[in-house]
This record gives sequence, structure tokens and C-alpha cells, in this order.
Amino acid sequence: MTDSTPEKRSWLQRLKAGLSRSKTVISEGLTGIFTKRKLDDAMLEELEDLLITADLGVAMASRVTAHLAKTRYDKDISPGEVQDVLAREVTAILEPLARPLVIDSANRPHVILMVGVNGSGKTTTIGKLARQFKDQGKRVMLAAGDTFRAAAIEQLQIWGTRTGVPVIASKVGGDAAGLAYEALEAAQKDQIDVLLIDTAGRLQNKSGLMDELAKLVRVIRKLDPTAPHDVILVLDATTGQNALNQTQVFRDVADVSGIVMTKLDGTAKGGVLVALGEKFGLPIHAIGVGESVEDLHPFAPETFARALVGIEDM
Ligand SMILES: Nc1nc2c(ncn2[C@@H]2O[C@H](COP(=O)(O)OP(=O)(O)OP(=O)(O)O)[C@@H](O)[C@H]2O)c(=O)[nH]1
Repeated sequence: MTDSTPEKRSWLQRLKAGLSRSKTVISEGLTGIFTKRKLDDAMLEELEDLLITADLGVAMASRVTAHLAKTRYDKDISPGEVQDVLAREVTAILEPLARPLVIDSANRPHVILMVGVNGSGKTTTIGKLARQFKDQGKRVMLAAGDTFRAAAIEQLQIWGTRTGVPVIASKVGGDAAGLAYEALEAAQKDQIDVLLIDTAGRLQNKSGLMDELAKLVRVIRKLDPTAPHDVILVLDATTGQNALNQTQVFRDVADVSGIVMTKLDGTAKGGVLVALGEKFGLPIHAIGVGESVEDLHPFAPETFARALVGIEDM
């Protein structure tokens, strides 16, 4: 696919438009700082503050400033040169983490547990993934494992209808582990390729959440000792630094194997993906740049990095 095809252009434009608020913070900040000709301590300090404000994290901020201090101190430097250094550093951190979700056909089905706080975009992401897998010719099933809220069950059912994918659900207050067991049993019987299990995301009660997820995993392992094959944490980019806390908690309560970051359209906090990558090193499977199905896109680190820092030549 070339850059000029409509599909690539449209998702790229959504990403760029979405990240434009982060981009503006960074690129306008750089233009403000690098007005003087020679790089000095004050400029380096302002740069460090700017990168922290833009949610890129302390580690990235100190590394970039240390690199510039070493290579460019007392030399002329333009905002564009700093943007290039920044884009390269961000790409270097995120490149090893970009990993498309791979469905192993040896797993029958491949079981994906979706975790994350309520409102993070979990259900929407499940719907988008269901559609994408279905379009690849896979047989997909959904399990409404967030049995606490009627709205969560209904929403998953809507996605099921929309994508033509069966949904296993119970009534509100039902046992999530029992439901997951039934779903896996049905999926095995129906020769399903991918089973996506929604879960409740009540962070307020960490030990409750841990018990619930542990029980769910224990129960489905009675049917398939290798399940779940992926545990995907869905994070909302607009929560900024909160996404770091959420990752910490979910990593403690579940064996998170990768992340999807949603709502990168329209936030000034997109830089948090860099801080997340640096701190936890979890694979990044996809990013969400809007509410419709085609807005879930495999993560492209360099494109993301350049859009984030505001390099325009894309
Ligand atoms: N702009 C934008 N909105 C999104 C994206 N992903 C999800 N949303 C919206 O975010 C809201 C919350 O998404 P849900 O999928 O309901 O979130 P959830 O984590 O399942 O939350 P509950 O259903 O409340 O548990 C919905 O209005 C979605 O349409 C995205 O990438 N961009």
C-alpha cells in the first residue's frame, strides 16, 4: 500500500488530527524554547519540563536532554532538529514493542481476555477486533464477562449483532467465570477460531478484581490449560498519567500480555504511550483513533512518533 491510497491516508489523517493537540504542545513548545542560537542549560531545562508536561515521561525527557547536552551543547540548534532527535528516540523506544495481534490456529479457539477500567473503550475494541477477525475469514465468538452492568452486556450484544458474531451472555449479577467456561465450551464445540472475553473493570476493589480474574482463568483452564492466549489491557489515552497507574494495577492482578491504546484521536496526552512503553515494555497491539471499526489500527511506531512531535512531511 502506498501513502496515497485512501485507506492509509484516512487513518493517518485521523491519527495526525488526533495527535495534533499533543503535537501542538510539543512543536509550539520547541519553537518557544529554541529561539536563541546556541544550546545552553536553561534551554535544556525548559525542554525537559516540556517533555514531561507532554506526558512522555521523566526517563525519556532526561534521555533526550542528556543526548542533546552531549552532542549539541553550545552549538546552534533549531526546533526542527530537536523534533528529529525526539522522533528518533520515541521510535527507538516503541519500535520493539509494536506487535500485531496474532491468532494461532493451533489454539481452538484462541482465547483473548480483555481487561481494563470501565469506559476505557474495551467493549468498542472487542467489537472492532471481532469485525477485523471476521473479515479475515475467522469464526469469532464474544463472551459478555462484565456481568456487573446491564449496559456492558447490552453493548456487547449490539456489537455481536452488528458484526454477525455470536455473543454468550448471562443475566446481570451472574458468575463471570461460569459464563467464560460456558462460552469456551460452546466455542470448542462450534469450532470457533477466536473467543474474545469481556471482563469487568472495577479498579476500586483491587483484591476483588484479582480474585475474579484469577477465578476466571482457573476455570477456563479446565477446558484448555493453555488459555487465555492473550490478556489485552485496553487503556484510554485521554487519562494521561492515569494510564500508568492502571497498567500497574492490571499487571498485578492479571498476566497482561499486551496493550491497546484507545482515543488517541483528540487528546493532548498521546505522549503517555511513550512513558508506558518505557516503564512497562508491554507489546502494543493496536491503537484506536476513533469510534468506528476501521479506526482500530496496528501500531506503527515511526508514524506515531512523527505525528506526536509534529513533523509534517508524512
Ligand atoms: N474517540 C474515540 N472514542 C472511542 C475510541 N474507542 C472507544 N471510544 C468510545 O469510548 C466510549 C467508551 O467505550 P466502551 O467500549 O463502552 O468502553 P468500555 O471500556 O467497554 O466501558 P464500559 O462498557 O463502560 O465497561 C464509547 O463512547 C466509545 O465509542 C477511540 O479510539 N476514539
